[in-house]
Amino acid sequence: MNFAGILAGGTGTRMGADKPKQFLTVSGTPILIHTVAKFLENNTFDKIFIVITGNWEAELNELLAKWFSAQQIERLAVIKGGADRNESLLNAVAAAEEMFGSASDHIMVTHDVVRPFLTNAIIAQNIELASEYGVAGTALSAIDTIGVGNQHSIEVIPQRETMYQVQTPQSFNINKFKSAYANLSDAEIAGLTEATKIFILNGVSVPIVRGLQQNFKITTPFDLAIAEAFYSEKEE
Ligand SMILES: C[C@](O)(CO)[C@H](O)COP(=O)(O)O
Repeated sequence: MNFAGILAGGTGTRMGADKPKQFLTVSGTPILIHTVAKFLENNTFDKIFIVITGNWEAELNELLAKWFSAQQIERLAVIKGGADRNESLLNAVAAAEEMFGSASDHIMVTHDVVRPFLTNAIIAQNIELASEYGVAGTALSAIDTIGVGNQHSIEVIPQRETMYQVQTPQSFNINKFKSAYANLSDAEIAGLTEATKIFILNGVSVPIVRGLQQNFKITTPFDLAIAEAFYSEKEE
């Protein structure tokens, strides 16, 4: 079975708004609704889990009821996130197994709720590669040259051809994810900012699904303006 885990628990500090950025509106529609709609378009998902934290569950449910039909809402499950991204991922996996039991071929496609411009092709390739290799990650070849350094100076300029900007979806076989996660030390878990490193730390290479510039993460007021411009261009 295929599941989606939409991570909607961010607090949005870098946006500086009075509510988490996923609740902000772009082109008249909340960002989280744009993203959930993209997943609902895709009939491959047996359940789409929306992972929410804080006191935002009631507002989320209200929005879902306003924007989607009862039939669409039946394909969704709102679940509580954990203290951080890792715990939220684990909660999505646990919810899928609680509802549908465990199986060797369950795939979970995880996605940042604030990347509403993903495409069906990216989702399809994630499922295809994760089914074949156990894991898949969406990534964009670095456009800028990337420097590595400390707070004061850049110490290394790696070859740009080897650099990627990591995006989501990130997808995995649920059983393989659980085994890989169980092998990590507390320090490794604390250093995670995304899901595919869980496999990399276990010595597994992550097949790449080619990302798109448009699949950017709406994080700052500047990103919000770009997203607005992108939608108005599409509507013209
Ligand atoms: C997973 C991710 O989108 C890859 O770029 C990113 O690490 C998420 O970061 P956030 O701070 O949780 O938005």
